[in-house]
Amino acid sequence: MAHIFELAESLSAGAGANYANGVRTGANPSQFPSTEAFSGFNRPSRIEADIHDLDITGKIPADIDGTFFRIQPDHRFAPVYESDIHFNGDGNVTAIRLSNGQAHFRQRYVHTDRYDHETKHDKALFGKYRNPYTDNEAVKGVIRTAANTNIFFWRGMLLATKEDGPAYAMDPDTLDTIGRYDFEGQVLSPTMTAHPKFDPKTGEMICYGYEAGGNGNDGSRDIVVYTINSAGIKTEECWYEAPFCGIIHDCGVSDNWVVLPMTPLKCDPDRLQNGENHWAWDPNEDQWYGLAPRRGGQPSDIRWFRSKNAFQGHTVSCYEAPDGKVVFDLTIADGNVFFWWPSPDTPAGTVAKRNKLQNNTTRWIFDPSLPTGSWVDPVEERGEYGGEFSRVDDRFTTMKYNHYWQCVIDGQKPYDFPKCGSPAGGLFNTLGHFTWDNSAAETYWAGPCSTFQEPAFIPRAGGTEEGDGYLVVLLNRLDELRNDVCIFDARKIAQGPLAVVHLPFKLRLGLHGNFVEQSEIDAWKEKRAKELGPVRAAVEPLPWQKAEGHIGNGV
Ligand SMILES: C=Cc1ccc(O)c(OC)c1
Ligand SMILES: [Fe+2]
Repeated sequence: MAHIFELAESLSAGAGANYANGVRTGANPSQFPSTEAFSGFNRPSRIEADIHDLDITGKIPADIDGTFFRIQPDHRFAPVYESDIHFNGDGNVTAIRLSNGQAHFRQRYVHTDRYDHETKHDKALFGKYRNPYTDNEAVKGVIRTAANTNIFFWRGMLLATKEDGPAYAMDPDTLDTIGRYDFEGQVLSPTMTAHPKFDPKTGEMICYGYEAGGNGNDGSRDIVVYTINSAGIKTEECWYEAPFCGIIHDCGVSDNWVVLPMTPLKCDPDRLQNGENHWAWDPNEDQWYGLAPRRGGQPSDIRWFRSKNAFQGHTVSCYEAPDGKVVFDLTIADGNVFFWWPSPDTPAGTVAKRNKLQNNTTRWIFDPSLPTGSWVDPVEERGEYGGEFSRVDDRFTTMKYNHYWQCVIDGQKPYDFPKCGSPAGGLFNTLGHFTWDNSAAETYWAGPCSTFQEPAFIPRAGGTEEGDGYLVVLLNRLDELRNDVCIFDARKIAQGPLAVVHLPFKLRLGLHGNFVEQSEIDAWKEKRAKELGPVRAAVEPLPWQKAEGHIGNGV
Protein backbone atom coordinates (compact mmCIF):
# COMPACT_ATOMS: atom_id res chain seq x y z
CA MET A 1 0.00 0.00 0.00
CA ALA A 2 1.22 3.49 -0.78
CA HIS A 3 2.41 5.57 2.15
CA ILE A 4 0.11 8.56 2.72
CA PHE A 5 2.79 11.05 1.58
CA GLU A 6 3.39 9.20 -1.68
CA LEU A 7 -0.31 9.39 -2.25
CA ALA A 8 -0.28 13.11 -1.55
CA GLU A 9 2.53 13.58 -4.06
CA SER A 10 0.58 11.82 -6.80
CA LEU A 11 -2.51 13.83 -5.91
CA SER A 12 -0.68 17.14 -6.27
CA ALA A 13 0.93 16.02 -9.55
CA GLY A 14 -2.53 15.09 -10.75
CA ALA A 15 -3.80 18.57 -9.95
CA GLY A 16 -1.22 19.96 -12.36
CA ALA A 17 1.69 22.26 -11.80
CA ASN A 18 0.76 25.79 -10.81
CA TYR A 19 3.29 27.38 -13.21
CA ALA A 20 3.74 26.98 -16.94
CA ASN A 21 6.31 29.07 -18.82
CA GLY A 22 6.89 30.96 -15.57
CA VAL A 23 3.27 32.14 -15.20
CA ARG A 24 0.66 30.92 -12.71
CA THR A 25 -1.84 28.53 -14.29
CA GLY A 26 -4.26 28.35 -11.38
CA ALA A 27 -4.27 24.54 -11.68
CA ASN A 28 -3.02 24.17 -8.12
CA PRO A 29 -3.68 27.61 -6.63
CA SER A 30 -2.13 27.01 -3.20
CA GLN A 31 1.19 25.84 -4.61
CA PHE A 32 3.99 28.41 -4.30
CA PRO A 33 6.94 28.28 -6.71
CA SER A 34 9.62 25.77 -5.77
CA THR A 35 12.32 28.42 -6.24
CA GLU A 36 14.82 29.49 -3.57
CA ALA A 37 12.73 32.61 -2.83
CA PHE A 38 9.92 30.39 -1.52
CA SER A 39 11.78 27.38 -0.09
CA GLY A 40 13.27 26.34 3.23
CA PHE A 41 13.66 29.30 5.56
CA ASN A 42 12.20 31.48 2.80
CA ARG A 43 8.84 29.71 2.77
CA PRO A 44 6.00 32.16 3.39
CA SER A 45 4.94 32.22 7.05
CA ARG A 46 1.48 33.81 6.64
CA ILE A 47 0.90 33.61 10.37
CA GLU A 48 -1.46 36.02 12.11
CA ALA A 49 -1.50 35.16 15.78
CA ASP A 50 -1.26 36.19 19.41
CA ILE A 51 0.87 34.30 21.86
CA HIS A 52 0.78 35.29 25.50
CA ASP A 53 3.88 34.77 27.66
CA LEU A 54 6.47 33.22 25.37
CA ASP A 55 9.03 30.71 26.59
CA ILE A 56 12.25 32.44 27.71
CA THR A 57 15.80 31.33 28.50
CA GLY A 58 17.64 33.80 30.75
CA LYS A 59 16.07 36.95 32.11
CA ILE A 60 14.56 39.94 30.32
CA PRO A 61 15.75 43.05 32.20
CA ALA A 62 12.89 44.31 34.37
CA ASP A 63 13.38 47.92 33.23
CA ILE A 64 12.40 47.14 29.62
CA ASP A 65 8.78 48.12 28.97
CA GLY A 66 7.89 48.52 25.34
CA THR A 67 7.45 46.75 22.01
CA PHE A 68 9.83 45.67 19.30
CA PHE A 69 7.94 46.13 16.03
CA ARG A 70 9.38 44.71 12.82
CA ILE A 71 8.04 43.86 9.37
CA GLN A 72 8.60 41.11 6.83
CA PRO A 73 7.53 40.62 3.21
CA ASP A 74 5.29 37.56 3.43
CA HIS A 75 3.40 36.53 0.25
CA ARG A 76 -0.20 35.64 1.07
CA PHE A 77 -0.94 34.03 -2.27
CA ALA A 78 1.08 32.09 -4.82
CA PRO A 79 2.54 34.87 -7.00
CA VAL A 80 1.48 35.47 -10.61
CA TYR A 81 5.09 34.94 -11.76
CA GLU A 82 7.17 31.93 -10.78
CA SER A 83 10.29 34.14 -10.68
CA ASP A 84 8.75 36.47 -8.08
CA ILE A 85 11.06 37.91 -5.44
CA HIS A 86 11.01 38.21 -1.66
CA PHE A 87 10.67 42.02 -1.85
CA ASN A 88 7.27 41.61 -3.55
CA GLY A 89 5.64 39.91 -0.53
CA ASP A 90 2.81 41.42 1.55
CA GLY A 91 3.83 43.38 4.63
CA ASN A 92 3.30 41.35 7.81
CA VAL A 93 4.05 43.13 11.09
CA THR A 94 5.44 41.41 14.18
CA ALA A 95 5.12 42.94 17.65
CA ILE A 96 7.22 41.54 20.50
CA ARG A 97 5.85 43.18 23.63
CA LEU A 98 8.37 43.17 26.48
CA SER A 99 7.12 43.98 29.96
CA ASN A 100 7.63 42.76 33.54
CA GLY A 101 10.21 40.28 32.31
CA GLN A 102 7.67 38.63 30.01
CA ALA A 103 7.41 38.58 26.21
CA HIS A 104 4.22 38.40 24.14
CA PHE A 105 3.82 37.91 20.39
CA ARG A 106 1.39 39.42 17.91
CA GLN A 107 1.51 39.36 14.11
CA ARG A 108 -0.86 40.90 11.55
CA TYR A 109 -0.81 41.75 7.86
CA VAL A 110 -0.96 45.36 6.75
CA HIS A 111 -4.32 45.78 5.02
CA THR A 112 -3.15 47.74 2.00
CA ASP A 113 -5.35 48.45 -1.02
CA ARG A 114 -3.42 45.60 -2.64
CA TYR A 115 -4.37 43.32 0.25
CA ASP A 116 -8.07 44.23 0.02
CA HIS A 117 -8.26 43.58 -3.72
CA GLU A 118 -6.42 40.28 -3.53
CA THR A 119 -8.61 39.22 -0.61
CA LYS A 120 -11.72 39.92 -2.66
CA HIS A 121 -10.48 37.78 -5.56
CA ASP A 122 -8.76 35.23 -3.30
CA LYS A 123 -5.56 35.25 -5.37
CA ALA A 124 -2.59 37.40 -6.33
CA LEU A 125 -3.52 40.02 -8.94
CA PHE A 126 -0.45 42.24 -8.87
CA GLY A 127 2.37 40.99 -11.07
CA LYS A 128 6.06 41.80 -11.00
CA TYR A 129 7.83 44.07 -8.51
CA ARG A 130 6.96 47.68 -9.37
CA ASN A 131 5.66 46.85 -12.85
CA PRO A 132 1.97 47.83 -13.23
CA TYR A 133 2.00 46.56 -16.83
CA THR A 134 2.12 43.02 -15.43
CA ASP A 135 -1.02 43.42 -13.29
CA ASN A 136 -4.46 41.90 -13.73
CA GLU A 137 -6.91 44.33 -15.41
CA ALA A 138 -9.09 44.17 -12.28
CA VAL A 139 -6.53 46.20 -10.31
CA LYS A 140 -5.56 48.92 -12.79
CA GLY A 141 -5.14 52.18 -10.90
CA VAL A 142 -5.04 50.53 -7.48
CA ILE A 143 -2.15 51.54 -5.22
CA ARG A 144 0.27 48.63 -5.60
CA THR A 145 2.46 48.95 -2.53
CA ALA A 146 2.77 45.98 -0.19
CA ALA A 147 3.98 48.29 2.64
CA ASN A 148 6.56 45.66 3.59
CA THR A 149 9.85 47.40 4.42
CA ASN A 150 9.73 49.41 7.64
CA ILE A 151 7.40 49.96 10.58
CA PHE A 152 7.86 52.97 12.86
CA PHE A 153 5.91 54.96 15.42
CA TRP A 154 4.59 58.42 14.59
CA ARG A 155 2.16 60.49 16.68
CA GLY A 156 0.24 57.59 18.13
CA MET A 157 0.20 55.32 15.08
CA LEU A 158 2.48 52.82 13.44
CA LEU A 159 3.34 53.53 9.82
CA ALA A 160 4.07 50.59 7.52
CA THR A 161 6.04 51.75 4.50
CA LYS A 162 7.67 50.68 1.26
CA GLU A 163 9.41 53.08 -1.08
CA ASP A 164 7.05 52.37 -4.01
CA GLY A 165 3.92 53.81 -2.40
CA PRO A 166 2.29 55.73 0.44
CA ALA A 167 2.36 54.81 4.13
CA TYR A 168 -0.34 52.76 5.89
CA ALA A 169 -1.32 53.50 9.48
CA MET A 170 -1.84 50.76 12.05
CA ASP A 171 -2.94 50.67 15.67
CA PRO A 172 0.15 49.98 17.86
CA ASP A 173 -1.83 47.80 20.29
CA THR A 174 -4.05 45.70 18.04
CA LEU A 175 -2.02 45.94 14.81
CA ASP A 176 -5.33 46.59 13.05
CA THR A 177 -4.85 48.63 9.89
CA ILE A 178 -6.40 52.11 10.11
CA GLY A 179 -5.85 52.79 6.41
CA ARG A 180 -3.67 54.64 3.95
CA TYR A 181 -2.19 57.66 5.68
CA ASP A 182 -1.65 60.94 3.79
CA PHE A 183 -0.85 63.03 6.88
CA GLU A 184 -4.34 64.58 6.78
CA GLY A 185 -4.03 65.44 3.12
CA GLN A 186 -0.53 66.94 3.35
CA VAL A 187 1.60 64.21 1.76
CA LEU A 188 0.26 63.35 -1.69
CA SER A 189 3.32 62.05 -3.54
CA PRO A 190 2.84 58.58 -5.07
CA THR A 191 5.86 57.27 -3.15
CA MET A 192 7.32 57.69 0.30
CA THR A 193 10.58 56.24 1.58
CA ALA A 194 10.72 53.39 4.06
CA HIS A 195 13.60 55.26 5.76
CA PRO A 196 12.44 58.59 7.18
CA LYS A 197 14.59 60.13 9.90
CA PHE A 198 13.41 61.55 13.21
CA ASP A 199 15.26 64.57 14.58
CA PRO A 200 15.41 64.07 18.37
CA LYS A 201 16.16 67.78 18.94
CA THR A 202 13.08 69.08 17.10
CA GLY A 203 10.71 66.10 17.00
CA GLU A 204 10.47 66.49 13.22
CA MET A 205 10.15 63.68 10.71
CA ILE A 206 12.17 64.19 7.53
CA CYS A 207 11.05 61.98 4.65
CA TYR A 208 11.20 61.87 0.88
CA GLY A 209 9.86 60.10 -2.16
CA TYR A 210 11.84 59.31 -5.27
CA GLU A 211 10.36 58.33 -8.67
CA ALA A 212 7.64 60.63 -7.41
CA GLY A 213 6.62 62.61 -10.53
CA GLY A 214 3.96 60.30 -11.95
CA ASN A 215 2.29 57.21 -10.53
CA GLY A 216 5.39 56.05 -8.67
CA ASN A 217 6.16 53.20 -11.05
CA ASP A 218 6.97 54.92 -14.33
CA GLY A 219 10.66 55.86 -14.12
CA SER A 220 10.20 59.54 -13.28
CA ARG A 221 13.25 61.44 -12.06
CA ASP A 222 11.36 63.60 -9.57
CA ILE A 223 12.28 63.59 -5.91
CA VAL A 224 10.30 65.26 -3.13
CA VAL A 225 11.60 65.99 0.37
CA TYR A 226 9.18 66.75 3.20
CA THR A 227 9.44 67.79 6.83
CA ILE A 228 6.53 67.14 9.17
CA ASN A 229 6.84 68.86 12.54
CA SER A 230 6.07 67.33 15.91
CA ALA A 231 2.51 68.71 15.76
CA GLY A 232 1.93 66.82 12.51
CA ILE A 233 2.10 69.91 10.28
CA LYS A 234 4.01 69.77 7.00
CA THR A 235 6.57 72.59 7.18
CA GLU A 236 8.78 71.80 4.17
CA GLU A 237 8.12 70.38 0.72
CA CYS A 238 10.59 70.74 -2.12
CA TRP A 239 10.78 68.96 -5.46
CA TYR A 240 14.11 68.14 -7.11
CA GLU A 241 15.17 66.39 -10.28
CA ALA A 242 17.60 63.46 -10.28
CA PRO A 243 20.09 62.90 -13.14
CA PHE A 244 18.35 59.56 -13.85
CA CYS A 245 15.72 57.39 -12.17
CA GLY A 246 17.83 55.44 -9.70
CA ILE A 247 16.96 53.77 -6.42
CA ILE A 248 17.31 56.01 -3.34
CA HIS A 249 16.59 53.54 -0.58
CA ASP A 250 17.86 55.29 2.56
CA CYS A 251 19.00 58.79 3.52
CA GLY A 252 20.98 60.78 6.03
CA VAL A 253 19.87 63.84 7.95
CA SER A 254 22.04 66.41 9.77
CA ASP A 255 20.94 69.71 11.33
CA ASN A 256 20.90 71.50 7.98
CA TRP A 257 21.14 68.88 5.22
CA VAL A 258 19.50 65.81 3.78
CA VAL A 259 21.78 63.32 1.99
CA LEU A 260 20.14 61.18 -0.71
CA PRO A 261 22.36 58.31 -1.88
CA MET A 262 21.35 57.22 -5.40
CA THR A 263 22.51 53.77 -6.43
CA PRO A 264 23.20 52.77 -10.06
CA LEU A 265 20.13 50.56 -10.27
CA LYS A 266 18.11 52.26 -13.00
CA CYS A 267 14.53 52.22 -14.19
CA ASP A 268 13.86 52.41 -17.92
CA PRO A 269 10.17 53.09 -18.77
CA ASP A 270 10.43 51.11 -22.04
CA ARG A 271 11.58 48.07 -20.17
CA LEU A 272 8.62 48.42 -17.81
CA GLN A 273 6.22 48.52 -20.75
CA ASN A 274 7.77 45.31 -22.05
CA GLY A 275 6.83 43.65 -18.76
CA GLU A 276 10.43 43.41 -17.59
CA ASN A 277 12.20 44.26 -14.33
CA HIS A 278 11.75 47.68 -12.77
CA TRP A 279 15.46 47.92 -11.96
CA ALA A 280 18.62 47.05 -13.85
CA TRP A 281 22.15 47.37 -12.55
CA ASP A 282 24.41 49.69 -14.55
CA PRO A 283 28.03 48.66 -13.91
CA ASN A 284 29.24 51.79 -15.74
CA GLU A 285 27.29 54.31 -13.69
CA ASP A 286 28.67 56.20 -10.69
CA GLN A 287 27.17 56.14 -7.24
CA TRP A 288 25.59 59.54 -6.55
CA TYR A 289 24.83 61.57 -3.44
CA GLY A 290 22.28 64.37 -3.54
CA LEU A 291 22.77 67.03 -0.88
CA ALA A 292 19.63 69.12 -0.24
CA PRO A 293 19.01 71.79 2.41
CA ARG A 294 16.64 70.82 5.20
CA ARG A 295 14.94 74.21 5.31
CA GLY A 296 13.72 76.50 2.57
CA GLY A 297 14.94 74.24 -0.24
CA GLN A 298 14.46 75.38 -3.85
CA PRO A 299 14.57 72.97 -6.81
CA SER A 300 17.96 74.36 -7.90
CA ASP A 301 19.50 73.84 -4.45
CA ILE A 302 20.31 70.15 -4.73
CA ARG A 303 24.00 69.38 -5.22
CA TRP A 304 25.01 66.02 -6.66
CA PHE A 305 28.30 64.43 -5.65
CA ARG A 306 29.58 61.34 -7.43
CA SER A 307 31.98 58.52 -6.78
CA LYS A 308 33.00 55.22 -8.37
CA ASN A 309 30.37 52.59 -9.18
CA ALA A 310 29.18 50.78 -6.05
CA PHE A 311 26.02 49.67 -4.26
CA GLN A 312 24.94 51.92 -1.41
CA GLY A 313 23.40 49.98 1.45
CA HIS A 314 21.82 51.31 4.62
CA THR A 315 22.72 54.43 6.53
CA VAL A 316 24.57 54.19 9.82
CA SER A 317 24.12 57.86 10.73
CA CYS A 318 24.79 61.44 9.67
CA TYR A 319 25.81 64.74 11.32
CA GLU A 320 27.58 68.02 10.71
CA ALA A 321 31.16 68.68 11.73
CA PRO A 322 31.91 72.05 13.42
CA ASP A 323 33.18 73.36 10.03
CA GLY A 324 29.74 72.78 8.50
CA LYS A 325 30.78 69.76 6.41
CA VAL A 326 28.39 66.82 6.40
CA VAL A 327 29.58 63.47 7.75
CA PHE A 328 27.62 60.56 6.29
CA ASP A 329 28.20 56.92 7.22
CA LEU A 330 26.73 53.94 5.40
CA THR A 331 27.57 50.43 4.29
CA ILE A 332 28.65 50.04 0.68
CA ALA A 333 29.11 46.91 -1.43
CA ASP A 334 31.49 46.62 -4.37
CA GLY A 335 28.80 45.30 -6.73
CA ASN A 336 25.08 44.68 -7.18
CA VAL A 337 23.65 43.25 -3.94
CA PHE A 338 20.26 42.88 -5.66
CA PHE A 339 21.52 40.14 -8.03
CA TRP A 340 17.91 39.44 -9.13
CA TRP A 341 17.98 42.79 -11.01
CA PRO A 342 21.03 42.29 -13.24
CA SER A 343 22.30 44.58 -15.97
CA PRO A 344 20.24 44.42 -19.21
CA ASP A 345 23.43 43.23 -20.97
CA THR A 346 23.30 39.95 -19.04
CA PRO A 347 22.69 37.24 -21.65
CA ALA A 348 19.07 36.03 -21.73
CA GLY A 349 18.49 32.79 -19.88
CA THR A 350 21.37 33.43 -17.48
CA VAL A 351 20.23 32.56 -14.00
CA ALA A 352 20.75 35.50 -11.67
CA LYS A 353 23.44 34.50 -9.18
CA ARG A 354 24.33 35.93 -5.82
CA ASN A 355 27.62 37.78 -6.23
CA LYS A 356 30.38 37.48 -3.68
CA LEU A 357 30.48 41.02 -2.40
CA GLN A 358 32.27 42.85 0.37
CA ASN A 359 30.14 45.27 2.43
CA ASN A 360 32.32 47.94 4.02
CA THR A 361 31.24 50.57 6.50
CA THR A 362 32.28 53.84 4.87
CA ARG A 363 32.50 57.42 6.06
CA TRP A 364 32.00 60.31 3.63
CA ILE A 365 32.44 64.02 4.22
CA PHE A 366 30.52 66.32 1.90
CA ASP A 367 31.51 69.97 1.61
CA PRO A 368 28.31 71.91 0.87
CA SER A 369 30.35 74.73 -0.68
CA LEU A 370 31.53 72.50 -3.55
CA PRO A 371 29.70 72.75 -6.89
CA THR A 372 27.28 70.09 -8.11
CA GLY A 373 28.99 67.27 -10.00
CA SER A 374 32.02 67.22 -7.66
CA TRP A 375 33.83 63.91 -7.24
CA VAL A 376 34.15 62.50 -3.71
CA ASP A 377 35.93 59.54 -2.18
CA PRO A 378 35.23 58.02 1.21
CA VAL A 379 37.47 59.28 4.02
CA GLU A 380 37.37 55.96 5.87
CA GLU A 381 36.49 52.39 4.87
CA ARG A 382 36.11 49.67 7.45
CA GLY A 383 36.33 46.22 5.94
CA GLU A 384 37.35 43.91 8.77
CA TYR A 385 33.87 42.40 8.74
CA GLY A 386 31.31 42.64 5.97
CA GLY A 387 28.27 44.25 7.58
CA GLU A 388 24.75 45.56 6.92
CA PHE A 389 21.64 46.60 8.85
CA SER A 390 23.53 49.07 11.02
CA ARG A 391 21.82 50.70 13.98
CA VAL A 392 22.76 53.51 16.33
CA ASP A 393 21.36 54.91 19.54
CA ASP A 394 18.53 56.79 17.77
CA ARG A 395 18.60 59.57 20.39
CA PHE A 396 21.78 60.71 18.59
CA THR A 397 20.36 61.01 15.05
CA THR A 398 21.78 64.25 13.47
CA MET A 399 24.47 64.36 16.21
CA LYS A 400 28.07 63.26 16.40
CA TYR A 401 28.00 59.66 17.59
CA ASN A 402 30.44 56.89 18.33
CA HIS A 403 28.67 53.52 18.73
CA TYR A 404 27.02 51.43 16.04
CA TRP A 405 25.79 47.87 15.84
CA GLN A 406 25.33 45.78 12.72
CA CYS A 407 24.88 42.27 11.35
CA VAL A 408 28.27 41.05 10.17
CA ILE A 409 29.81 38.03 8.49
CA ASP A 410 32.58 36.26 10.40
CA GLY A 411 34.14 34.13 7.68
CA GLN A 412 36.44 32.41 10.20
CA LYS A 413 33.50 30.65 11.84
CA PRO A 414 32.06 27.34 10.63
CA TYR A 415 28.67 27.12 8.95
CA ASP A 416 26.74 23.84 8.98
CA PHE A 417 25.83 23.57 5.32
CA PRO A 418 24.44 20.00 5.48
CA LYS A 419 21.97 20.98 8.22
CA CYS A 420 21.05 24.48 7.01
CA GLY A 421 21.55 24.57 3.25
CA SER A 422 22.33 27.86 1.52
CA PRO A 423 22.04 30.58 4.21
CA ALA A 424 18.74 32.36 3.55
CA GLY A 425 19.25 36.10 3.14
CA GLY A 426 23.03 35.96 3.55
CA LEU A 427 25.48 34.71 6.12
CA PHE A 428 25.08 37.29 8.88
CA ASN A 429 26.24 34.80 11.47
CA THR A 430 27.51 37.46 13.89
CA LEU A 431 26.40 40.63 15.63
CA GLY A 432 28.95 43.45 15.80
CA HIS A 433 29.30 46.45 18.09
CA PHE A 434 31.84 49.00 16.91
CA THR A 435 32.90 52.54 17.72
CA TRP A 436 34.45 55.17 15.46
CA ASP A 437 37.11 55.96 18.08
CA ASN A 438 37.94 52.23 18.40
CA SER A 439 37.38 52.33 22.16
CA ALA A 440 35.15 49.27 21.76
CA ALA A 441 34.85 46.57 19.11
CA GLU A 442 33.13 43.34 19.98
CA THR A 443 31.24 40.60 18.21
CA TYR A 444 28.94 37.74 19.12
CA TRP A 445 28.78 34.66 16.89
CA ALA A 446 25.37 32.96 16.76
CA GLY A 447 26.71 29.45 16.09
CA PRO A 448 26.96 27.29 12.95
CA CYS A 449 23.20 27.08 12.31
CA SER A 450 21.98 30.64 12.97
CA THR A 451 21.96 34.10 11.44
CA PHE A 452 20.75 37.49 12.64
CA GLN A 453 18.17 39.92 11.28
CA GLU A 454 18.38 43.68 11.83
CA PRO A 455 18.79 44.72 15.50
CA ALA A 456 17.12 47.67 17.24
CA PHE A 457 18.44 49.75 20.13
CA ILE A 458 16.54 50.06 23.44
CA PRO A 459 17.71 52.99 25.63
CA ARG A 460 18.07 52.12 29.31
CA ALA A 461 15.23 53.66 31.32
CA GLY A 462 16.36 56.93 32.86
CA GLY A 463 19.75 56.85 31.08
CA THR A 464 21.11 59.42 28.63
CA GLU A 465 24.61 58.22 27.78
CA GLU A 466 25.09 57.14 24.17
CA GLY A 467 24.79 53.37 23.77
CA ASP A 468 23.58 52.74 27.31
CA GLY A 469 20.82 50.22 26.90
CA TYR A 470 19.94 46.98 25.18
CA LEU A 471 19.84 45.49 21.74
CA VAL A 472 16.89 43.42 20.58
CA VAL A 473 17.43 41.21 17.55
CA LEU A 474 15.78 38.30 15.77
CA LEU A 475 17.80 35.14 15.36
CA ASN A 476 17.09 32.75 12.46
CA ARG A 477 17.46 29.12 13.54
CA LEU A 478 18.11 27.79 10.05
CA ASP A 479 18.32 24.14 11.13
CA GLU A 480 15.11 24.18 13.19
CA LEU A 481 13.17 26.53 10.87
CA ARG A 482 12.34 28.68 13.88
CA ASN A 483 13.11 32.14 15.25
CA ASP A 484 14.32 33.38 18.62
CA VAL A 485 14.40 36.96 19.87
CA CYS A 486 17.66 37.84 21.66
CA ILE A 487 18.16 40.69 24.10
CA PHE A 488 21.73 41.86 24.70
CA ASP A 489 23.33 44.47 26.88
CA ALA A 490 24.20 46.86 24.03
CA ARG A 491 27.71 47.59 25.26
CA LYS A 492 28.49 44.01 26.25
CA ILE A 493 27.29 41.93 23.33
CA ALA A 494 30.33 39.61 23.43
CA GLN A 495 29.07 38.14 26.71
CA GLY A 496 26.03 36.76 24.87
CA PRO A 497 22.33 37.49 25.24
CA LEU A 498 20.77 38.31 28.61
CA ALA A 499 17.57 36.64 27.43
CA VAL A 500 16.46 34.50 24.50
CA VAL A 501 12.74 34.47 23.75
CA HIS A 502 11.66 31.36 21.87
CA LEU A 503 9.05 31.54 19.15
CA PRO A 504 7.35 28.23 18.40
CA PHE A 505 7.61 28.77 14.64
CA LYS A 506 9.52 30.43 11.86
CA LEU A 507 8.90 33.98 10.70
CA ARG A 508 10.15 35.21 7.34
CA LEU A 509 13.27 37.24 6.70
CA GLY A 510 12.29 40.76 7.62
CA LEU A 511 13.69 44.13 6.75
CA HIS A 512 13.37 46.80 9.40
CA GLY A 513 11.92 47.49 12.81
CA ASN A 514 12.02 49.75 15.83
CA PHE A 515 11.56 49.56 19.57
CA VAL A 516 8.87 51.83 21.04
CA GLU A 517 8.56 52.57 24.76
CA GLN A 518 5.15 51.73 26.25
CA SER A 519 5.13 55.14 27.97
CA GLU A 520 5.26 56.79 24.53
CA ILE A 521 2.41 54.66 23.19
CA ASP A 522 0.34 55.39 26.32
CA ALA A 523 1.03 59.14 26.20
CA TRP A 524 -0.14 59.35 22.57
CA LYS A 525 -3.19 57.22 23.30
CA GLU A 526 -4.19 59.70 25.98
CA LYS A 527 -3.44 62.71 23.80
CA ARG A 528 -5.56 61.29 20.99
CA ALA A 529 -8.40 60.40 23.38
CA LYS A 530 -8.42 63.84 25.06
CA GLU A 531 -7.56 66.36 22.36
CA LEU A 532 -6.52 65.10 18.91
CA GLY A 533 -9.10 62.46 18.12
CA PRO A 534 -8.36 59.19 16.33
CA VAL A 535 -5.87 58.81 13.48
CA ARG A 536 -7.64 59.73 10.25
CA ALA A 537 -6.99 57.62 7.16
CA ALA A 538 -6.84 59.25 3.72
CA VAL A 539 -10.24 60.00 2.20
CA GLU A 540 -9.21 61.23 -1.27
CA PRO A 541 -7.54 59.09 -3.94
CA LEU A 542 -3.96 60.16 -4.66
CA PRO A 543 -3.51 62.84 -7.37
CA TRP A 544 -2.00 60.29 -9.83
CA GLN A 545 -5.09 58.08 -9.40
CA LYS A 546 -7.39 60.98 -10.17
CA ALA A 547 -5.22 62.03 -13.14
CA GLU A 548 -5.40 58.49 -14.54
CA GLY A 549 -9.18 58.44 -14.00
CA HIS A 550 -9.32 56.03 -11.07
CA ILE A 551 -11.70 56.47 -8.19
CA GLY A 552 -9.54 55.09 -5.41
CA ASN A 553 -9.51 51.78 -3.62
CA GLY A 554 -12.89 50.67 -4.95
CA VAL A 555 -13.23 47.55 -2.80
C1 LIG B 1 16.50 46.39 1.47
C2 LIG B 1 16.02 47.09 0.56
C3 LIG B 1 14.73 47.13 -0.10
C4 LIG B 1 14.61 47.98 -1.19
C5 LIG B 1 13.42 48.07 -1.88
C6 LIG B 1 12.34 47.30 -1.49
O1 LIG B 1 11.17 47.35 -2.19
C7 LIG B 1 12.45 46.44 -0.42
O2 LIG B 1 11.31 45.71 -0.14
C8 LIG B 1 11.26 44.86 0.96
C9 LIG B 1 13.64 46.36 0.29
FE1 LIG C 1 15.93 49.37 4.04
